[in-house]
Amino acid sequence: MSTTIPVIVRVLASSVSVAGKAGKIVRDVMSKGELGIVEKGKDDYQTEADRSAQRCIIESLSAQYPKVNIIGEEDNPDTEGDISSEWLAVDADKEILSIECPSFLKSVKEEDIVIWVDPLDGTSEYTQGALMLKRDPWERWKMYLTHPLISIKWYLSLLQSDFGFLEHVTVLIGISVNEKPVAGVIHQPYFKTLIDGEKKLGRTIWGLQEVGVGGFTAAPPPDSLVITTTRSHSNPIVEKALQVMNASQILRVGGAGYKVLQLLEGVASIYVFASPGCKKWDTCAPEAVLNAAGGKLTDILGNYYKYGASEGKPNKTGVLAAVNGELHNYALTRIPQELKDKLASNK
Ligand SMILES: Nc1ncnc2c1ncn2[C@@H]1O[C@H](COP(=O)(O)O)[C@@H](O)[C@H]1OP(=O)(O)O
Ligand SMILES: [Mg+2]
Ligand SMILES: [Mg+2]
Ligand SMILES: [Mg+2]
Repeated sequence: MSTTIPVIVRVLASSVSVAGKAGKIVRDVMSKGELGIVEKGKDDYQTEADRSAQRCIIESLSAQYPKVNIIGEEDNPDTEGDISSEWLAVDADKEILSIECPSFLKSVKEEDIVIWVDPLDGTSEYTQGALMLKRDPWERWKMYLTHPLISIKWYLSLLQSDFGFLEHVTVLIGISVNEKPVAGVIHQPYFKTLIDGEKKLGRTIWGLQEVGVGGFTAAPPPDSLVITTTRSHSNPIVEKALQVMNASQILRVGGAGYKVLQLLEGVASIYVFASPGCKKWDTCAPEAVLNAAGGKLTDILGNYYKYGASEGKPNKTGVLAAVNGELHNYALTRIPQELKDKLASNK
């Protein structure tokens, strides 16, 4: 690979390739049907797909960029032994390699880069999606009875949906320089497209500051105010922040990556989550892609998160994102000071 291509562009091109590979791992674990669910904390789970996809991403990127600081969500991905060579991605997306690098990023060195990896965003929705792949109703019912995460209400709604909540699942790779997210990849393993009548699963969305976004068709925000928010981590403060928005519709979906995709595709205009819970790997890639598309992501107080390697991992003061600065400001001014103070006291 030519070394005349700036390192930030090469890292983005490699991240686009490896995200696709990680997405395949996520689908393969699901098809095998053994999710290997581990409980990390309250409403906080990990599966074999989270562990394997993280190994694939981190080992592939660190083999190519040994000086880049890479931080992944999962603490103990099974690090015993060599990973399958099938999982090592050393290629780079050709289209990205041909991008003209913005001048302020041309001289960035490997050691200036911090990458935040969420190998599977929307784990809750992923484990619930597993039910949809059980074709036999009795098998499905048995799985529901032993499933730690599904209430009867969600079981019934799952049965009525086409693909469960698997579309909410994303693989996130966020690339930061000087504490700011400058590039990012959001891969959606279960996005369905028909190409010449043939079904294809998976798509990869990317963004680079001052260059723009790719991998999807951008659309303007909806005419009325549509808010997107959590479906699995709500609480009374989260609900209060939604009530004050005066929205015409509230969409409750999984994952930070998927919610930002909804903003980019004109499904929703603001993403509100007035609670701790998300971490740096949840927001780094979505923030980078949203920024590159002209949007804005901050905490509920309107402050940007910092993505340096020594920063604390939790996003203690929530998430507020919008397709443009005007809508972001609208949401920010509607949130009562009392609620902002409550979240700030988590700091
Ligand atoms: N209370 C929480 N505990 C663990 N992870 C959380 C929590 N709240 C949010 N997250 C992470 O942020 C993502 C977006 O939140 P939500 O879907 O609730 O809007 C979740 O998919 C999850 O990422 P992950 O699935 O990677 O663990
Ligand atoms: Mg998690
Ligand atoms: Mg996540
Ligand atoms: Mg995750």
